[in-house]
Amino acid sequence: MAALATAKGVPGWAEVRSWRKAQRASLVAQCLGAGRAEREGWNSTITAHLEGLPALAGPTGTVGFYWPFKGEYDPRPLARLLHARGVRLALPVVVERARPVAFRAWWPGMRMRPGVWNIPVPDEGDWVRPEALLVPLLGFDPQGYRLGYGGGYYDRTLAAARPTPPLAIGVGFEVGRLETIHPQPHDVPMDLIVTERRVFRGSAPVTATEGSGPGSREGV
Ligand SMILES: Nc1nc2c(c(=O)[nH]1)N(C=O)[C@@H](CNc1ccc(C(=O)N[C@@H](CCC(=O)O)C(=O)O)cc1)CN2
Ligand SMILES: Nc1ncnc2c1ncn2[C@@H]1O[C@H](COP(=O)(O)OP(=O)(O)OP(=O)(O)O)[C@@H](O)[C@H]1O
Repeated sequence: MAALATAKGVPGWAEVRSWRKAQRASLVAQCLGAGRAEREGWNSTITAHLEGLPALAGPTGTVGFYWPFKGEYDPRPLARLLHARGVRLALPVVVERARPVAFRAWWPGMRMRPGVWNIPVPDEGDWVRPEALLVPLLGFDPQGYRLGYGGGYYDRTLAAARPTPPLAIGVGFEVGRLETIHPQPHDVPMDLIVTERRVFRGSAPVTATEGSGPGSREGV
């Protein structure tokens, strides 16, 4: 998909913001338009990629995931699998508007309640700090920058966790690949991005169907 036209040089935040708004709408439509069977295929391929990441091998550490919304990758099968491996899981909870999200422990069958946008959140359990975070991507670029739903919650959460932020693993579909999302100072890039096609760090493939290149990183 085309980047924002830059005839006048680097676009300002107002231009970028309205461009992102249009991109979000178009990406949601494209993703839902792909159809359920195709998305399910992408989902299971992404789960297989994630399952193999040493960072999620467990059994120590806490992995933050998310309850899927609209056409997002569904990380619930992965969460059940990691739970069975002894990995602790957590879900984001919007505790205050325009503030970082908090994470609450999740386990299969726990009590949940509807949160913002009716996304289910844990209604019991400890508040925790994940060491790794699955972050939903609506769009992403080769530098690892992401486009989400526009609340800025993940950017704020990763910024607030400095100097020891969790490993940010962006998950999304190849239809979300953009030339650039026109990163702004508040945007925090992902450490890894996983799609149905490959796992990459910036422009460097980690494990790729097209083979591992010089940028390949073993042991991530
Ligand atoms: N599945 C899933 N869970 C998630 C997220 C996500 O992207 N996916 N989030 C990732 O962030 C958080 C919730 N994200 C939210 C993002 C925006 C708004 C919101 O109120 N949006 C306003 C408009 C925002 C604006 O333009 O300023 C609205 O809808 O009116 C609420 C929650 C936590 N849980
Ligand atoms: N660390 C921060 N401190 C204050 N405001 C922030 C911070 N990070 C992001 N924001 C604000 O939040 C909004 C996020 O817009 P942006 O287009 O980056 O959202 P997004 O990354 O797609 O959303 P989300 O993370 O919710 O999926 C912007 O208005 C931005 O200024």
